[in-house]
Order: sequence, then structure tokens, then C-alpha cells
Amino acid sequence: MLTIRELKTPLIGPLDLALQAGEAVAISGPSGAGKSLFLRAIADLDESAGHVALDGTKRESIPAPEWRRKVAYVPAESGWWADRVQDHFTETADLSSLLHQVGLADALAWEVSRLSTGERQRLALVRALQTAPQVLLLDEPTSALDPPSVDLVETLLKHQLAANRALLIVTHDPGQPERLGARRLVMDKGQLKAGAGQGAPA
Ligand SMILES: Nc1ncnc2c1ncn2[C@@H]1O[C@H](COP(=O)(O)OP(=O)(O)OP(=O)(O)O)[C@@H](O)[C@H]1O
Repeated sequence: MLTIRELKTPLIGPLDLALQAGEAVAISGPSGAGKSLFLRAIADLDESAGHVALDGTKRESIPAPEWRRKVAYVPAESGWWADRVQDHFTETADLSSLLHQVGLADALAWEVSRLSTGERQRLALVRALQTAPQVLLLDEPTSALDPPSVDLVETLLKHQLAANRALLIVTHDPGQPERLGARRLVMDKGQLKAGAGQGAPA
């Protein structure tokens, strides 16, 4: 589904990765290793060189906003620009179901200023899912959540994988890759290597 070859920025790479439909890959590694920069480069938020393609279509032949709808990036700290939560959502299809799945069924009517860090994190994920992306690039999506909320989000992510979406997740939670059935990779100094017990990066 997502093919990355020789992806390079001044701080990371060259990096190769192939992500299949319905596959999860988890990236861990020390702080400052370049994990967020890798996700941002794939999403085309930072300039990069190399080959990135979705189902064989090169990234440069897809307009950037459309690319980011198909290959959605959720940063570790989400941005909010309007006063009310509902003003950040444009699509209504499946929205109430998604909000319910993350335990925030009533949150659309809330003020952004009252949101807790964990509520922001879960709502940012729902925001990314509203365009039904084929690939999800998630930067530490459960770092601020209590265990029951982690469980809700992981269940939601497993539903996404079952619907043939691909998932590339940066996590510092050592149990998360196994719970998501994810292949483990480690980033160190801008380079990717296989995690313990895993083969070489595809
Ligand atoms: N715009 C930038 N200009 C220069 N250096 C940058 C820029 N953005 C990030 N860096 C540096 O690149 C390195 C990798 O950053 P990155 O955010 O990808 O780390 P990370 O692996 O995601 O770390 P963490 O686990 O702490 O989130 C860091 O040393 C960071 O300071």
C-alpha cells in the first residue's frame, strides 16, 4: 500500500519501508532519534527527497491536501484553531460512532479550552479519521491517556486495521506493538532497524 524508498531529509534517512493494507508498524527509539520527522516527511509536511507512493501512485502526482487526507498524520500535540470542538469537524459520516468509540460521545458541543490533554489527543485522532484515510501516521497517540482510554483507542485502531487501513505508530509504550499486532522497528540517529525479534525492515 505505502512504499517508501530512500526517503531523506537533512536530519533523517535514507529510509525504506513498505506498509501493507491492514498492517501495523510500531516505531520506538530514543528521544530526538527522528521518529516525528519521519512521519512528517511521509505526510509531506517537511521537505524530503526520495520515493513515496500509495498503491503505486507517486506522492508528487497527488495534490498535497489530498495526499494528507489519504495519508493522515496526527502529531503528538494537536492544534486547535476555533473555540468549539464541533468547528474542527467538517464531515459528519461515522462521526458520532467514532466519538462514541473513544468515549467522547458528547464532546462536539464542548469548548476547546476545557479539554484535557487526553481528550484533545482522542479528538485529534477522530479528526484525522473523518476523511477515512488509507494510512494513519500516529505520533504517540496514547501518551496522555489512562489505561481504560488506551484500551478504547487501541480497539478503535484495531477496527481501522480490520478495515484494511495501514498504521504507522510512534510509541514509547513497550506493550503497545504487541497489543496492536504491530511489526516493531527502532529508530536511532535518523536510521531505522528491526526491533527485537523482528526481521529486517521491509
Ligand atoms: N525544524 C528543525 N530544525 C532543526 N532540528 C530539528 C527540527 N525539527 C526537529 N529537529 C531535531 O531533529 C531531531 C529529531 O526530532 P524528532 O522530533 O523527530 O525526534 P523524536 O524521535 O520524535 O523524539 P521524541 O521521542 O522526543 O518525540 C531532534 O534532535 C530535534 O531537535
